[in-house]
Amino acid sequence: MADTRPHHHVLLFPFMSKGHTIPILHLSHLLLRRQLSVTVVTTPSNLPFIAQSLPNTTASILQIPFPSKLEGIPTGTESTDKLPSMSLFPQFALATKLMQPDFERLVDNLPQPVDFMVSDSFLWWSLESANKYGFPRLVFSGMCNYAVCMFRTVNQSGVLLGNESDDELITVPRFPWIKLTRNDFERHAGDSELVVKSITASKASYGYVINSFYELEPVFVDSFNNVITNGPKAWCVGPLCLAKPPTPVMQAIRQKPSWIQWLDEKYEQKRSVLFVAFGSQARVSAEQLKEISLGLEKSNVSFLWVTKEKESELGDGFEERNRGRGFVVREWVDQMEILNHPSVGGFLSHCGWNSVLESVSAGVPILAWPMMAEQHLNARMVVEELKIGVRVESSNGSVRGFVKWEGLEKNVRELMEGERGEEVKMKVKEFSRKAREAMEVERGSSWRTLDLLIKEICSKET
Ligand SMILES: O=c1ccn([C@@H]2O[C@H](COP(=O)(O)OP(=O)(O)O[C@H]3O[C@H](CO)[C@@H](O)[C@H](O)[C@H]3O)[C@@H](O)[C@H]2O)c(=O)[nH]1
Repeated sequence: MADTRPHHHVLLFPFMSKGHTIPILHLSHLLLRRQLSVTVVTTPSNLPFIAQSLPNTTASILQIPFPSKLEGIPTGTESTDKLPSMSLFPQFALATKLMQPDFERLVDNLPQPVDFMVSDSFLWWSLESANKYGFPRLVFSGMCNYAVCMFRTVNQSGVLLGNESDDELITVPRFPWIKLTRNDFERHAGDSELVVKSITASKASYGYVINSFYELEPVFVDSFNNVITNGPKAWCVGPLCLAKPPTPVMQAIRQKPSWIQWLDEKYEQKRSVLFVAFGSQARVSAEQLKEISLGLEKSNVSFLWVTKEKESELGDGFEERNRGRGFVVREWVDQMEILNHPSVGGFLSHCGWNSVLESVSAGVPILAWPMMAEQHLNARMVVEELKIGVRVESSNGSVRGFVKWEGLEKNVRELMEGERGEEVKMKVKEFSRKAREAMEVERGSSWRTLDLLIKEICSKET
């Protein structure tokens, strides 16, 4: 067991985006179980979500204001899922630098000294504060080892800087069995300042806390830790979604949400349900939404679709025509609860890393439809490396191409009813078992890695 003297104090500073905050909140449960004191720093609008996710714990949640009067960003927008357009993401993340004086005042006034901090890679400037106050900073980027290795290798080798087309497959040096295209990488000119700042600060930090487990991607964990000599180490402590404490009794006997009742009905009818959700920030064009509705409708498969879009965006009469077979939810759901429901047999996902890990943990195969950020790499990992999913095919063959309903219908059937679907289902069940083993108290690889990390970092003189 780690040295868990009660005075050890961890500062957690998640980025203001659900996909980045949720895993850090799960991490806080693991730290609290080891008797460490935990302080989470956030902004006023994000505080209720965090407080709700950490009920009945001793974690302190402290707030500092989010910068106001930012160009292009509506006042009161403190989370990336509320941004009017994802093109404002770099601006939003860069503006967090303005929080530094308030952050440092907060650190000045903490009742207990900080032993170490875990802060998001997009809060690059928090390293400067950590150095000033003399505590180590660990980075949380939310990405898997595979994606980090691909970014590093492709950047260092310049392999995608040639004359090839955006969709030409190029062999990745060091990993000759992997082929990627330029379209597997996001290209936003405005991103570069943020990316450079984040990477530079990450490389100068104590280490990386990675939401993954060794047995899922051993080659890439080893590569992460060996390729850059003396670079900060990757500590795999996940899947963090399995760190959630047991549901309190009062909540367990709560009225089930309508979509869980519907899934119960499907279970009784022995219908396998496709869960459809694209995370907290992906935006799907109006034209593409219509093809999704049509593809789902024609596939004849039962589906549960979580979306923010109005009925008119999905196609008039869509919900009425599919009543009984399909269910559309427009609220925040407990995605883990859905994925773990016995009637769910597949997940049409944008491959945000949390969604991938949640699906792996629940043993649900994935129909991969990446949309932005590092999701194209995650999709390649899911389909080509882990073989736990099938890829949605676009009409022009490009990984960023438009998907027509005919292709989607075919892929949905392939996953839910086809031979390939059976194969990937067996494989994901294997990884699900390994994921649970990795998180086993005192014995699992991720559990022991976190113990080692705490022991190492808390015994160091800074
Ligand atoms: O109604 C909802 C909607 C979402 N979630 C949860 O929200 C998280 C969403 O995370 P993810 O699946 O990773 O998607 P994004 O929100 O899109 O995540 C961003 O952050 C990830 C982690 O860095 C990246 O992998 C993605 O590319 C990036 O878009 C997951 O834990 C979901 O379970 C819910 O619980 N209920």
